Amino acid sequence: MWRIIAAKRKQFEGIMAEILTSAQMRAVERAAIEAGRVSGLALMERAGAGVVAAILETWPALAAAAAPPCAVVLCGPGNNGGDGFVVARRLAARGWRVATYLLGTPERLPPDARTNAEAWSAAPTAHALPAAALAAGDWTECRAGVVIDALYGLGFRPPLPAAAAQMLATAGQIVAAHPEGWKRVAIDIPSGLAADAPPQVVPACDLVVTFHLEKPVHPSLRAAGLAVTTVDIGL
Ligand SMILES: NC(=O)C1=CN([C@@H]2O[C@H](COP(=O)(O)OP(=O)(O)OC[C@H]3O[C@@H](n4cnc5c(N)ncnc54)[C@H](O)[C@@H]3O)[C@@H](O)[C@H]2O)[C@H](O)CC1
Ligand SMILES: [K+]
Repeated sequence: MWRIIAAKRKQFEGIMAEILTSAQMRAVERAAIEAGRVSGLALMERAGAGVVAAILETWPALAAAAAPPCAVVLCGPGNNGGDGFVVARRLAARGWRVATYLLGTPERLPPDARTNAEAWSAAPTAHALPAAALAAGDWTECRAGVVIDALYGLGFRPPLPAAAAQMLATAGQIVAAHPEGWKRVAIDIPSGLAADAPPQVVPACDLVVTFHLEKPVHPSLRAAGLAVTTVDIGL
């Protein structure tokens, strides 16, 4: 009897912790878009909104801070970067001091990401900067904030470009200046890790926000002590 119960529990846990590979995730997104149920742009907006909600739920004090918190958003050349621009726009609309640093050029972004890069740049308080400007940025005045890793997500293939590694290292120095006030957030997957395999190295990160269902990398990140949360984007 106990063996049956144990088997059923394992089956239940397997269903509840369903994992999608990156290819399966893309197929789900593609099917929803091709069926006309949703657009890629709407999925990106929901993803960015979900990241902002996860940040505010995880660190309510950030939203209640006397001085506006800061956000340093590292945007990559694809749709992970596009999510970053959505997050930037939404945090700036809440009064945060936000700057984005794009690895690449707006012209070479995929359509949904470019739309959001342009929407962000048009925001009245936008600081839309190139990656090279990150090292010169002075964030010491800002005692609380988040560094958002929107460099690479599902589309990443190792090795991590040196320029991206440098951006992550510089962002780590911003956090180190005020370790009690600054947090590191990775959109979908910490950049430098492949979605479909256990990580070789677990990067410093305070919150990983993924979408729809976890990918193979996420259980290993949680087992290594990282906080991983999954946002429903209506797929
Ligand atoms: N509708 C959607 O697709 C949604 C996607 N979401 C987010 O999109 C990313 C996946 O975006 P994608 O453009 O496919 O890839 P990445 O942004 O992860 O990568 C960018 C780009 O970088 C290139 N690249 C990959 N590895 C390397 C490398 N080692 N060196 C240099 N360049 C590299 C490659 O060409 C990639 O295209 C997903 O994670 C979500 O964050 C939305 O969340 C939902 C809607
Ligand atoms: K990322």
